[in-house]
Amino acid sequence: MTAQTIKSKAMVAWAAGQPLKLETVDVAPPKAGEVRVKIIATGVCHTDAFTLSGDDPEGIFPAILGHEGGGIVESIGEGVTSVKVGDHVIPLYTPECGECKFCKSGKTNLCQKIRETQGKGLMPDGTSRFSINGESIFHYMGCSTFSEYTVLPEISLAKINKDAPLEEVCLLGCGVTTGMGAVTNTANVKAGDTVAVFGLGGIGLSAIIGAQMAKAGRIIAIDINETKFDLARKLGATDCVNPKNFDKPIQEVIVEMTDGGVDFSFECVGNVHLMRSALECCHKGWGESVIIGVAGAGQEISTRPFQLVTGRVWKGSAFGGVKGRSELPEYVERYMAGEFKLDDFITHTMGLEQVNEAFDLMHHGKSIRTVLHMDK
Ligand SMILES: NC(=O)c1ccc[n+]([C@@H]2O[C@H](COP(=O)([O-])OP(=O)(O)OC[C@H]3O[C@@H](n4cnc5c(N)ncnc54)[C@H](O)[C@@H]3O)[C@@H](O)[C@H]2O)c1
Ligand SMILES: [Zn+2]
Ligand SMILES: [Zn+2]
Repeated sequence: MTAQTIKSKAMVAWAAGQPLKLETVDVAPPKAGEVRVKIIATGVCHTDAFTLSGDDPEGIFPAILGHEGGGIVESIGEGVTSVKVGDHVIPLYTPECGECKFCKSGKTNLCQKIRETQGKGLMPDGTSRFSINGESIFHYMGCSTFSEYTVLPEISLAKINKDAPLEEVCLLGCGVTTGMGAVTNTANVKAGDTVAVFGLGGIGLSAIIGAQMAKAGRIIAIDINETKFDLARKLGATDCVNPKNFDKPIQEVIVEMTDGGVDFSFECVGNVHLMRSALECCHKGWGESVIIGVAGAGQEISTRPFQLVTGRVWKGSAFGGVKGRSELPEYVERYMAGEFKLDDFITHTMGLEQVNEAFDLMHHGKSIRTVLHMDK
């Protein structure tokens, strides 16, 4: 039987800076190479808030935001072979086609196959599957998980173990994988290394888990909100530092604390001044700083070139360098095997309709991750 258009509740972002609004959206059936997914749960990431704020150059409205989901395949389009109805999946904002120059390089997870249309809020054929009374609504990051039903290209789905609780492993769709992957893939932290993590939201705390699993010797957690320190310590931070408690730049404080600087630092905030601090707290000769945070449109980073001449390295990481289809299912297995926990991150659970509350909690520093359950 061919799939029909279905009605779906969704929280729609009509314009930048406006609260999301509950709507009933028409979700068209998946076209060739596409899959319609029933979302079970979705995390709320700072990147959603960033796009909603209007600071994101790629932010297009009206759109259905959300990119940290877990769901079940509801129907498949023509030619889809890698997933079937009933499979459990995690949507990927970084797809993996396996055939583009980027995928074939073996050097990056940044598949470019559908980059152009995804950036425009459209499916690969240049159209949207979402509409309200015939008016088209844009997709977001190729995922749009703030909707009961969504449509994704087949190459944007990681098929995962059906036993994994989607209400928890949805966090592997962005935050947790991003932080852990940046530590293990992008930086390759080794036993005994000294690590500094700037910003203790979902991303930074996941970087701490990654550093702890890599057996880093010292893990310095930095945030201006000290309520984050307890969890940071629980996850493995050895030192917690609030830059506001010092009357000198935080990089100087860390260089002094570590006899010359850290082996690796991670910027998990999206603040260009902090990115500089993160670079400059690295050890001369070998220290590497990884930028994970997303800065506002038009902002630039700066440092004295001598910082790099003398051996510090500046890098960046998207989705932790993880190739979604071939590597993400393994993260789910590692979670299932008890290698790391996700419930520590989930400070709040609520229904989809309450997503604006979830943004408020995030902006007030009261949540790590809120997970929205579609059936709540
Ligand atoms: N590169 C990627 O693939 C990727 C993926 C997901 C998120 N991100 C980005 O990562 C960043 C963090 O996301 P999140 O969901 O963890 O956000 P979050 O809002 O939950 O956490 C940010 C933390 O930074 C702290 N902070 C703010 N200003 C600070 C300062 N000046 N010094 C120290 N700490 C400060 C806040 O108190 C908070 O604890 C965002 O910019 C987000 O867009 C990047
Ligand atoms: Zn995210
Ligand atoms: Zn590709």
